[in-house]
Amino acid sequence: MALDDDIERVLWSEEEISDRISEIALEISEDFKGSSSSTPVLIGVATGAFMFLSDLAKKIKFPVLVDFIRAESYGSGTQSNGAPRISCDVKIDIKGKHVILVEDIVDTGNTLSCLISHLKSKGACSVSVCTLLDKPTRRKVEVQLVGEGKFYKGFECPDYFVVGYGMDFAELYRNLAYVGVLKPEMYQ
Ligand SMILES: O=P(O)(O)OC[C@H]1O[C@H](OP(=O)(O)OP(=O)(O)O)[C@H](O)[C@@H]1O
Ligand code: HPA
Ligand SMILES: [Mg+2]
Repeated sequence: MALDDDIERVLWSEEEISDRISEIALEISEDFKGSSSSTPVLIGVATGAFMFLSDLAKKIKFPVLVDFIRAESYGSGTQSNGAPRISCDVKIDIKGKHVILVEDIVDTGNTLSCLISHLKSKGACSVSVCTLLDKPTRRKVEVQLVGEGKFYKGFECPDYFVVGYGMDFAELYRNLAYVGVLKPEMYQ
């Protein structure tokens, strides 16, 4: 059975995502042009951000370090349990470094808040966030950046549980090249 068969509607196509990433990468490249003191670190939030991080990194026009961090709160369902757990930490020493946390989606904000506090406590001199999707209508916790950190976002996401381009439902659909909504029967 084809992966696409379970999708009811495409919200952002592969081409739309790629075009928007080019714009964000340009913005980031401009913003970090002057910060020669240390090489910025892109930290992808595993697993969801793997595809976005990879496409974004290729389009950034300065050297970056790359690492991953893992925080889990959704288990196999569609509701956050509100208490993310850092189950795998960064390998790079980020003390005094500019960090760009790369996310696939910011929903309640619980994951990011937990990660930002953690990276701040490790001595990052700034923490920015770059998320492909932002679902502000669902926010429960305000995202507080560190230092001169900025919030970059690809698209504002309506209040649907979305899949694809890294995002899963019960660990499936991450390998779709676009973002879409599943047929309702798939969520049951
Ligand atoms: O703003 P929040 O409500 O915290 O939700 C956003 C987070 O939830 C998802 O990750 P998840 O914890 O499901 O793990 P995954 O990345 O492995 O899919 C998504 O990738 C974000 O990291
Ligand atoms: O809409 C979503 N889809 C997949 N994972 C998520 N994690 C938070 N929101 C979502
Ligand atoms: Mg995630």
